[in-house]
Amino acid sequence: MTERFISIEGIAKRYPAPNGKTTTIFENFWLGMARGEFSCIIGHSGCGKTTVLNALAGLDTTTEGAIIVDGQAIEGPSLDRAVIFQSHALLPWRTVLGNVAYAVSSKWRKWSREQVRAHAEKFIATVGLRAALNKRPSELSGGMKQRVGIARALSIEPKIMLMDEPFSALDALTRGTLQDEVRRICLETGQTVFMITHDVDEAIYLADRIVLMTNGPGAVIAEIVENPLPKDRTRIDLHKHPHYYAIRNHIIDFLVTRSKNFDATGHDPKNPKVVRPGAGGPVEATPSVHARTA
Ligand SMILES: Nc1ncnc2c1ncn2[C@@H]1O[C@H](COP(=O)(O)OP(=O)(O)OP(=O)(O)O)[C@@H](O)[C@H]1O
Repeated sequence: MTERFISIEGIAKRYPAPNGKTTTIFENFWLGMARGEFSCIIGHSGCGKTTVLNALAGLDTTTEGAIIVDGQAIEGPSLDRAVIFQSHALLPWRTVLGNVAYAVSSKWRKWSREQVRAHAEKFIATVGLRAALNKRPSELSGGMKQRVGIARALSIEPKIMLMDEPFSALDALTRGTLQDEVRRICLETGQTVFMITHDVDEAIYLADRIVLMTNGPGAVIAEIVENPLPKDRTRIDLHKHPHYYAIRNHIIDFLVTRSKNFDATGHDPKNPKVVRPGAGGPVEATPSVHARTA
């Protein structure tokens, strides 16, 4: 059995509501992830995806439950977990090199200037920005800024990469190129990734597993979809794969109907159904590292 690297254990988020009541955004949220796995989470606006991601980042707390990463409970932000947001959050007065070097020197405080620079330059080159090394954010396009954000996140060699709709503000061409780069880099480095997206094709291209969340309030993980497409898939050929329409239709059907009218009969939040859609119809997958045994 593969090692369980991330373990989200029964987390809930509740806020005080008028008249002394409580609003439950989501509850009983259990999820395991293996090292090197790329998971996407999909669900309608407001179901709590960003809240879960922020809790994983240590930027937000949960009302119940715990999150364990590599054997340790999360108690706050850490350079072991890098976050890439939709907006770039770059330091405007620093160059591309300066932005990435700042992150590198925060992680490795004893490194010399030369060591920091060499390390930062390596990751800037990885995202194809070597020529823009000395440019400031105001001189960069949206796609270039997002590349800097990705280089900065990768440069601290995090155990987990957390991405909140990282490509949604980009034009289609840039989005496609960056999806290719992120996929290549994550495969090459064995990066563990948890990503929020509203784009079904993006999820099918990038993710090993796609977590489907019901609508809030009171959202739950309805189902986990295992991606039946081969690891060596390409963005251009995605739609030619025999299982592509099966997985796509399965997710869209969930978003259009089942996310609203989820039938919780027999649903076990600790062991949500794992489904592997295919040309012959969806098949329930065998329990793996992700299934709870307790
Ligand atoms: N401080 C707060 N007080 C009350 N409710 C809040 C607070 N912060 C967030 N919420 C609610 O929590 C819910 C979940 O928010 P979250 O941003 O996690 O959703 P999301 O699924 O990521 O949505 P989107 O896809 O639109 O980004 C929303 O309904 C939001 O209104």
